[in-house]
Amino acid sequence: MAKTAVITGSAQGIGKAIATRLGNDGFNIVISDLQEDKASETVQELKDNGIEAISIPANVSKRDDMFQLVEKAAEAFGSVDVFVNNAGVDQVAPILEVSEDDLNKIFSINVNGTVFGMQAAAEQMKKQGGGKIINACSIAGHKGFSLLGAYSATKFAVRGLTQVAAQELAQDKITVNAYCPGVVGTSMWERIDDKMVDYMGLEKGQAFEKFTNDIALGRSEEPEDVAKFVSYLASEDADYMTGQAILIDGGIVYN
Ligand SMILES: NC(=O)C1=CN([C@@H]2O[C@H](COP(=O)(O)OP(=O)(O)OC[C@H]3O[C@@H](n4cnc5c(N)ncnc54)[C@H](O)[C@@H]3O)[C@@H](O)[C@H]2O)C=CC1
Ligand SMILES: CC(=O)C(C)=O
Repeated sequence: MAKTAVITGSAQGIGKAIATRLGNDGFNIVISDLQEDKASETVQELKDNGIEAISIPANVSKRDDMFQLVEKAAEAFGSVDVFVNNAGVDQVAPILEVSEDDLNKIFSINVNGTVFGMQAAAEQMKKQGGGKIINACSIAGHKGFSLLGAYSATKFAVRGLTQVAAQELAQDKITVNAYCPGVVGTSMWERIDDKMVDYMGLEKGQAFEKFTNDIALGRSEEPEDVAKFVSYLASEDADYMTGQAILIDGGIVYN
């Protein structure tokens, strides 16, 4: 029987590339996102390419949504073998200007959402005798970048949560790892660039260019570059790996 992968925030961007890659690897795919229409379009694209896929809308910042997502996915396909906590949002501002609402919003999605996703996935995976949880971190979870303070705090939190969950869930044969991309030209970076250039007094596109100039491999990252690595994390080749938050950034941060 084919294994099943659930990917949050997968209507577009990195999540969509992960869903496409895992679908091509032979997984049944559950697309989950707040953007229901876009999610349905993504499902149709996957199906047109011979991938078994459905959409189950969910808001990662709501714990009940995450439990219902896993329950419905398991009902539809019989199991949840891989759960990718990919959904995330950005926030650009100097630390001295970050508001209480800004902090609550970004933590509710990037941190609470990751916790709720891991809780829901682990409950199902324990019943099945194991599984793989994969979290979205970032270069900003390894290094602080100016104007990304709140975002960076959430991604350092994801790294910590990945390490703790890996230890707590190992006895249930559940591995927990994270991917840490660099500068990927999705809608997230369009938003980051728009806000950064205002703060930095630059022209549109120049913040993205400035970050890209620091990449050793000389180009920005494609969502598919991330998806290839997640394909490995989701595979049996990664069975002996847990608690890791691995940089896949073309050479920006070294550690
Ligand atoms: N784009 C980049 O350069 C990098 C992105 N990342 C991380 O990768 C992940 C994906 O990022 P991108 O594809 O670039 O972003 P994106 O903004 O293109 O896509 C994010 C998706 O998440 C969905 N989403 C947002 N809030 C949600 C919620 N509460 N519940 C369910 N879905 C929600 C959005 O509707 C969207 O479809 C994020 O966790 C991000 O922090 C990490 C490093 C670099
Ligand atoms: C969006 C993101 O994680 C960075 C630092 O590029």
